[in-house]
Amino acid sequence: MTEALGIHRLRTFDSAAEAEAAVLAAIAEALSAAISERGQALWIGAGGGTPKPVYQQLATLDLPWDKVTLSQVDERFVPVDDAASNTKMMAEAAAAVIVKGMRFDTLIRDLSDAGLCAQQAETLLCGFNDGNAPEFDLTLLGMGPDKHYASIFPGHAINATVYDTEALVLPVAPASGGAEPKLPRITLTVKALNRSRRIVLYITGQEKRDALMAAIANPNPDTAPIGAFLAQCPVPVDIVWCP
Ligand SMILES: O=C1O[C@H](COP(=O)(O)O)[C@@H](O)[C@H](O)[C@H]1O
Repeated sequence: MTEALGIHRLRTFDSAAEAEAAVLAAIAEALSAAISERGQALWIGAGGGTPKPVYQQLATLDLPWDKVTLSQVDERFVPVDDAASNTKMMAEAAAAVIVKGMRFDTLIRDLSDAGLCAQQAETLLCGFNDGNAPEFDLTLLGMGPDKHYASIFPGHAINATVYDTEALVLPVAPASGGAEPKLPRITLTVKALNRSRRIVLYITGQEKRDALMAAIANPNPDTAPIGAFLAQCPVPVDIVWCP
C-alpha cells in the first residue's frame, strides 16, 4: 500500500523481508543510475539496528561495487571498534561488498575533539566533489521512536541551528539529565542531507509509525525533528515501513 504524504510517500509492507527488499531495490536503482550517469556512486547510510539487515544483504545486488562509496548520516563519537559505533555495525554488516571493492568511509576522522572531527568529516565528504559540497546519490535515513533522525534529537540545542547552518557536518554534545543523546556524536546537517538525489527513510514497528505521523502533523523542530525535516526537505522522501 502506498500513501501520499505531501511530496513524500509512505509504502507499507507486511513483513521485514518485503520492506528490506524494497529498500534494497531502491538502493540498486539509485546506485546503478549514478554509475551509468557519472561512472561512480556515493551514498550515505544510517546507523542503529533497523538498517543492519539491509547492509547484510547488499551482496545480493549485482552492482560494480568498486565504483561505489558508502559513508554515514551520523556517528557516535567513539572509537570505530566500540560496541556503540555505527561504523563497526556498518563495516561488519556490509563486509561482503567491502570485499567486492565498495569503499566505506567513517565520519570518525579524529577522536581528540568532536568539532575538529566534524570539520575533517566535512572535508572528507567535499573530497567527493572537488572540494565542494557533495551530492549524495542516495541517503538511507532512519528514525528513533523519539522522532530523532541522524543525530538530531528532540529538545537538543542543535535544533536551533541545524536547519540554517552552512556547515555540512556538526558535532552534537551529549544531553544532560539522562536524555538522549547520551554520547557525543557527529551528524550531517539538514543542508547536507538535502543534497541527496534520493532519500529512503526506513522505519519499522507501530511505535515509530505513530511517532512519524504525529511528527508530520506537528512538525516542531524541537519536539518532532523528523517532522521538521520532512516539512522542509526538497527531495521527495520514500518512506518504507513494516510492522
Ligand atoms: O542513534 C541512532 O538511531 C537512529 C535510529 O536507530 P534504530 O536502532 O532505531 O534503527 C539511527 O537512524 C541513527 O543513525 C543512529 O545513530
